[in-house]
Amino acid sequence: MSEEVTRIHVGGTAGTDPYDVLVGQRLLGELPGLIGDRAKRVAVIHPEALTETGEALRTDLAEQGYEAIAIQVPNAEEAKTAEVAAYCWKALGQSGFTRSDVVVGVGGGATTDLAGFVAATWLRGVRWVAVPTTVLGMVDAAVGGKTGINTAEGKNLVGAFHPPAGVLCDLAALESLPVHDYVSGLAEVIKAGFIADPVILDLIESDPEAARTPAGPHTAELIERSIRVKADVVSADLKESGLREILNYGHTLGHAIEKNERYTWRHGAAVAVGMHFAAELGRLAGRLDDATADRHRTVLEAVGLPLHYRYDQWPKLLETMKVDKKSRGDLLRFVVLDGLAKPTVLEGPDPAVLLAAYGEVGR
Ligand SMILES: NC(=O)c1ccc[n+]([C@@H]2O[C@H](COP(=O)([O-])OP(=O)(O)OC[C@H]3O[C@@H](n4cnc5c(N)ncnc54)[C@H](O)[C@@H]3O)[C@@H](O)[C@H]2O)c1
Ligand SMILES: O=C(O)C(=O)C[C@@H](O)[C@H](O)[C@H](O)COP(=O)(O)O
Ligand SMILES: [Zn+2]
Repeated sequence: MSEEVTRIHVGGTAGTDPYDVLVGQRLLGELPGLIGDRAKRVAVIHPEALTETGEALRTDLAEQGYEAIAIQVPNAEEAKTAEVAAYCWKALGQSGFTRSDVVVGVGGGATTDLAGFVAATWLRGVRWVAVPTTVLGMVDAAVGGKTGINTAEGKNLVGAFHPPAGVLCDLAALESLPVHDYVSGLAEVIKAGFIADPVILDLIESDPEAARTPAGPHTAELIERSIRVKADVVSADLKESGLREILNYGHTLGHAIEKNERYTWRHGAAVAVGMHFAAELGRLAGRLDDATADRHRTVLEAVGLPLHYRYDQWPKLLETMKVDKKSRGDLLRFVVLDGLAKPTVLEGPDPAVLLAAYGEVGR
């Protein structure tokens, strides 16, 4: 066992197995234990940016006796397509991958979403392990079993709930992450602060500049606190029948912006704008106090996340939001706050209130 490893438990619900999220340094020694001795083959799915890491992992696993293949996929959202999933299926088919074999997804949230989806769909579901290498991947994407790909019509429209067998968050991986990507992940950290754990906000506000780098004094605590928020929620409601919707705070508008930008924006940046919108919506709907709504602007801005998007795009964004996964029939539904750490769902808001909230966001 590696030193100073934090282990966060995710309970098994809906007939799935429980698993742990490990946070620390040099955790890859844990991988064979998670892969298990029933597996003969392992497929390491990694993005182009992590070619060396993917190859090193493949070599390690081969040395341990597995038939290991590396499957390189494009960086970021370009990997979350049906074509790339089909490319991975082909690689699994050609290597004779069976139900006892294991997929390892190494990379950011886009890669682990894809790798988990490939694992969920291959032979109707094989075991997979997530090795997230971005802040966002560690605190959110790799935990909770939502896997999937995008289509031209919308974000994550095709997918499956398929929890990993384990999640290894090696904090050393964050050192090579470009600052733009590091900061994008802070949007989900800040989300966890607003919906459940305000200490996260206090820690970031105490030194926002330091929060932007892996060398900051609170890095491990911010990551662990955010993972605990996610782990608690998905342990109670894996399949999003209720509580899990709170994790979608800021995502209704965020996903519409991502689609409008043809998935060229980082997810975290879009979610930051979406949280600003959700805060204004909560305020204008009479739910959220001014101070908490204003705090969204100050904390997001302090770490360098965007608050605004194009005003003239509102009609298109509204159309996309109508088919958000939280919508039911013609009923638009948004996660808003009744107060700090008091998330709730606002159903069918008055269109004038929606437009007024966007009036604060649009430029
Ligand atoms: N499944 C979920 O519950 C869930 C939760 C939140 C977000 N997501 C998804 O996660 C995705 C966003 O993830 P992300 O922010 O990690 O972005 P990303 O996966 O697109 O990664 C950003 C970039 O960093 C590169 N990269 C990754 N790790 C690196 C490292 N250590 N060093 C250098 N470069 C590295 C990637 O190749 C990519 O180019 C979105 O698709 C979003 O929908 C899923
Ligand atoms: O885990 C969840 O549930 C979330 O909503 C977390 C989000 O941060 C994440 O972006 C998720 O992929 C969004 O899911 P979707 O169902 O709205 O596509
Ligand atoms: Zn998200």
